[in-house]
Amino acid sequence: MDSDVSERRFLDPFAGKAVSPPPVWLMRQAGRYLPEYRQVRVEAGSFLKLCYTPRLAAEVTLQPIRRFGFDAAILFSDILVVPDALGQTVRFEEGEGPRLDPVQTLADLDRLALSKTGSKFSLVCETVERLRRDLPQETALIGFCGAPWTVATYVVEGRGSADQSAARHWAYRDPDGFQRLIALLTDASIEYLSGQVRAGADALQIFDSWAGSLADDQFERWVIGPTAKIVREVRARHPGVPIIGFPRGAAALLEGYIEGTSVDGVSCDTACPLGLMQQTARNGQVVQGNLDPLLLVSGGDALDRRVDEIRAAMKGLPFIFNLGHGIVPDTPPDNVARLVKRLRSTN
Ligand SMILES: Cc1c2[nH]c(c1CCC(=O)O)Cc1[nH]c(c(CCC(=O)O)c1C)Cc1[nH]c(c(CCC(=O)O)c1C)Cc1[nH]c(c(C)c1CCC(=O)O)C2
Repeated sequence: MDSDVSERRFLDPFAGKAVSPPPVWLMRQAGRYLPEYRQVRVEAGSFLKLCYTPRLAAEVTLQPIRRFGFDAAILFSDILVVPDALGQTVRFEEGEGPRLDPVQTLADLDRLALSKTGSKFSLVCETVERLRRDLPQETALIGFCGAPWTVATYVVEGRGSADQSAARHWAYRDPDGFQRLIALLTDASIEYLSGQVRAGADALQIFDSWAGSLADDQFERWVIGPTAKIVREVRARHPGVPIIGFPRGAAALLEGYIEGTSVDGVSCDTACPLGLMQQTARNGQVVQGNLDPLLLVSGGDALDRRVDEIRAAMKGLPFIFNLGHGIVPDTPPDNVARLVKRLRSTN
């Protein structure tokens, strides 16, 4: 692992240092809005092939760093690599999103196994190793996984859904059976994240994109519990590596999430009020967020104004500038350049 991490300003907020201007990276900063990504994507053939080809996955991770000079790169992979590695069939249909053979019974679940994950996880770790070698010294590298609850919604439903009802039903109907699925995803995520840190990741993010669809008692059991376990186990193996949680849509439960999981930072979604972000950061928590990805599509003066507003609200606090959710494909790359320039234009 690289020893000289001191010059990576992305890590400063986690060491209690206020940084001005704040460090910046954007969720989905690698992806289809970049023509050079689309070219590599065609070369790879399938999306999962891209994730499992270290040379190409590293290349698309580096593309936004070359263009925009973000303070952190995020490993190019996907949250659905975990069920794929466990033995579930996962496909990405062009323009339709992910398709998985749904796991809906204990017999389906028994076909998945932690013992199968080795070869695919090691390809992702090889990408991380390459990246730590090829990234600029000052750029931090973020590894990631999906939170067990969010990954489970895809595993059970077999695709993205509006209300995550298949997973929510299973959790009510047969909590013990559903717990087995969550436990398997939790254990796999611990292995996956630990491997990424061993390979050179400087920080980790746990994406819980569907955290907001659960009743509060269910949130406690399926979001907080498993996330707390991942944080505990990864931290025991790799003390000092910051872990950021992204419980999207759960601003009302943010305090309980932070306390219950003991994450080092929280990524706030677009609907999270700036006042709550300030309050959270004043309590010493690192906060990340939360520009609306659609404002990055429309751009112009309105983009500048909102960038200034978020930055001013979080000034002097442990803050990392980001979006409230991922970049969308029709984002003009020039608007991303404009955002970074605006953010860095003054101290
Ligand atoms: C829910 C989720 C997924 N994947 C992810 C989440 C959590 C964050 C979120 O809520 O957006 C996370 C993810 N997916 C991807 C990354 C790579 C790193 C980065 O942020 O730059 C990360 C961190 C690449 C990707 N993952 C995917 C793409 C686009 C596919 C392509 O290039 O063909 C990329 C760049 C595909 C994907 N992957 C997933 C879906 C639903 C889709 C289809 C939707 C879409 O097409 O945008 C599952």
